[in-house]
Amino acid sequence: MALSNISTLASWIFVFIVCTTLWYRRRSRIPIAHVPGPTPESFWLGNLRQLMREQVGDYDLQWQNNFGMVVRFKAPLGGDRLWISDPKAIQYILQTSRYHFVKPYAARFVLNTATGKGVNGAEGKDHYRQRRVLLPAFGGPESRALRPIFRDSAEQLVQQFRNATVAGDATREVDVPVFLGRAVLHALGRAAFAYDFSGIDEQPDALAESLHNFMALGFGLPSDWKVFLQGVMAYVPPPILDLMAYVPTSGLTFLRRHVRLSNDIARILVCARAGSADGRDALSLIIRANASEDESRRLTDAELLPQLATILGAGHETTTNTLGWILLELARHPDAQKKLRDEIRSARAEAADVNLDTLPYLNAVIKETLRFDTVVPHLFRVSTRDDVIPVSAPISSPSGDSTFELPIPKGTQIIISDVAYNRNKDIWGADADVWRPERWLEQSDGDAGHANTASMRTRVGVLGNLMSFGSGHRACLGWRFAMVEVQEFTAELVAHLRVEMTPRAERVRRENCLVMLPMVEGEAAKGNQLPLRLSFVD
Ligand code: HEM
Repeated sequence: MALSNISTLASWIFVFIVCTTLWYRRRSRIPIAHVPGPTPESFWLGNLRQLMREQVGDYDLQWQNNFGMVVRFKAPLGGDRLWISDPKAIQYILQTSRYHFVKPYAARFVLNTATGKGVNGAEGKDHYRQRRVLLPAFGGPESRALRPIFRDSAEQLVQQFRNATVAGDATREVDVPVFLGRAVLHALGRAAFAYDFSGIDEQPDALAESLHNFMALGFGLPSDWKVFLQGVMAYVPPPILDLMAYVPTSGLTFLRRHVRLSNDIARILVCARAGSADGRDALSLIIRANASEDESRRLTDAELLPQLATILGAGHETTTNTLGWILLELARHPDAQKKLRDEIRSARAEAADVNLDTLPYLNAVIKETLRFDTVVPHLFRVSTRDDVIPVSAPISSPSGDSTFELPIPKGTQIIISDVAYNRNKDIWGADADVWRPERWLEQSDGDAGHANTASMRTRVGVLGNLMSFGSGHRACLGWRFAMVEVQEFTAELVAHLRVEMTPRAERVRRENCLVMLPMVEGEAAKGNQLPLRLSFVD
């Protein structure tokens, strides 16, 4: 059969499967059509384009204001989905129900293709077992022990900035993510794997090269066609999705090469530790934790290697961009920047080795940026059974009564909006839309929430009740590691450098590339950019 006939046949089979699945779902549904929500943009795209293409948070905050914390929106081809920022519902979905709400298969397909079959894409017993082996490597003491590595990488980064600025004027516009990305990779490589992804100031090696702009190239600014495809992937049965992994598109070929490169390095690193994994890096700790006699508590070789790509995928752009947003907020708020610099410098004047956990304003700035600039804006889940979700604020039932429970059918696709939760005025106060670190210093319990009802005080996140690191049995594995790293980098940068806005920085947009990246309006083709003016204060 000619190639064109095969692809026509494949397209028809695809359309048939999607239509049959949609028809079956409509017939067997517990209705959620009564849940209020926005009008779809079109039958083909529903409301999905608004969440994926517009600036992060624009539609989330609009929906939260107009319809509340539980919203029904349309997927491509008219399917109903839920969008949730309600703390009680989030707690139920991510903590109480555990594996009854899983990552949708399409999301796992993307994760497995992008990073290999590591903990991020695993589910159920496999996920539980993998996480149990990995967790001890990312505890509080283990992460704090890595401080000298992060500090050293931060010092090298400052030196890089010094070279970049002194080479021209004393004050120069610098595209910050290029430098931050390399430095964070350098630190991550040494702290997590005792591996040097080439020096910060050297040519990046192949894997470092492939990580540069990974999220922007892979997931940024999708065309309408890509939005449509991502929407209907939810209707495609898993075996057919698995076959798609072999389709030779440029995007998938890039991802496959990336996973191959990282698995090659992982193989070398694991072999090098055979018999003597006594380092303090995360990989050595994982290998030691994986030495259990009981096979049911171990990772297989096929599971161990992809953890490198998983940790790089989960830990690199999230941390790089959190640091980028911190610098942008400090450039926008010079008074806060000065206050932070004063705090760091006076602590350093008193002690050579400052415990950064004890600097209140530094930690307030970091938490406030994690809240205000939520780098992972959405989490994706699907219900594996008919269920009833509890909610904090009453919603209408199909009969029109007010209720605190929302019945949903098995297979309901849900987007949890971390970005809307982190800006909810009922939780964070009337000024939730303002970046104000002081809010964290006004509460004695370490939270900045001004929740006005008991149900809004529901505990969800792992840090300060934020949703920035997710929640429950899939919450960010590396959050303590990330916090130590962000503390060390922020302290070192702010102690030495003044950051100021530039005309191009005023045009920075918050683009949704699964991770929220800064891009300059009109220059999206250049990917992640944050052009700030840097000058030295020492
Ligand atoms: C500021 C930086 C970071 C942010 C904002 C962040 C955020 C998140 C979020 C929101 C999730 C939950 C995803 C979900 O539930 O679907 C997650 C998962 C994860 N993160 Fe992070 N992360 C950061 C840094 C890191 C670092 C540095 C590492 C490793 C060194 C890491 C490793 C992971 C892993 C392995 C998972 C998957 C956990 C699982 O599925 O059980 N993250 N992260």
